[in-house]
Amino acid sequence: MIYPRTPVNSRLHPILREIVWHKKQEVVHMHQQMSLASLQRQLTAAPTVRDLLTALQQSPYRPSLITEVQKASPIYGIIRTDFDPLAIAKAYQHSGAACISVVTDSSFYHGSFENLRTIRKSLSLPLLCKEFIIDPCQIYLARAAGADAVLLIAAILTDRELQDLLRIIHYLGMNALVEVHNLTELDRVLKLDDIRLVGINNQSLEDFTIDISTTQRLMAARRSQLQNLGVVVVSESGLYTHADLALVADAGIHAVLVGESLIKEEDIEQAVRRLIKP
Ligand SMILES: O=C(O)c1ccccc1NCC(=O)[C@H](O)[C@H](O)COP(=O)(O)O
Repeated sequence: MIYPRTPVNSRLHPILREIVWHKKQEVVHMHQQMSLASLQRQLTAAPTVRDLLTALQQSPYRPSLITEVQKASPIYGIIRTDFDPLAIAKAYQHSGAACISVVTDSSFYHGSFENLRTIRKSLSLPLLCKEFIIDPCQIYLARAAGADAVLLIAAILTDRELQDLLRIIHYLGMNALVEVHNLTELDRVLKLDDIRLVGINNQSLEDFTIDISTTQRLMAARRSQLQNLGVVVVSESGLYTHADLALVADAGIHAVLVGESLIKEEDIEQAVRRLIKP
């Protein structure tokens, strides 16, 4: 049975609505190809889950760093032509990243679950599967490929869907990075049971503009509530320099997620060190 869901918010950018529409077709196809039971069976052979939340909390750097393996995006096009996902992930691990985010969407971001599997085989850091999750079968697929955490995007899921998917993720021993873009979404997410890790994405899903003051605004409004609940907060997108990291750290976040600015660099290890050390 396909997971029930409501229509996608019409204020979202047409590209995002197209991505979600496409994702629904992928999920339908996946359900035709394999049963949930067979996917669940694959989990028995999956590598043990690594604790992404603890890795973020125990990193020697503040904010701790999630780096992203991403070849392309619908906005930037191809970010790096000589894209070697494993070499990039190794450079991240050697230079101080606490965790690695691997984009798996193939149609719009040129990612793959194969990249996730390959990176998992060679690296010890916890891995986040960066995907447009709308159905439990994608979570099982991510876990089978070695993911330790998955992204849930509040803008494309109802409260009920968020809660159900979160329960499945926690049941599997994984973490969920629950991503919000505005205060309305943050308030929805703060009402979920057992919310542990929240991402504030500085890139609007309505027009794709980036504004890192989004993190500052949302933290100013809900910092004490987030603290009281013990939620770990990640600031995502549009972070380029150590000064940018210091700005969002001052707002009270624990970690940052950085992609494009590092992927583009000739010497990725050096770029990571520049970013995390003053
Ligand atoms: O967050 C999403 O909506 C998303 C889901 C799946 C693949 C990519 C996605 N968005 C891209 C990003 O959010 C950024 O790549 C990430 O936050 C890093 O930002 P940047 O450093 O600006 O590349």
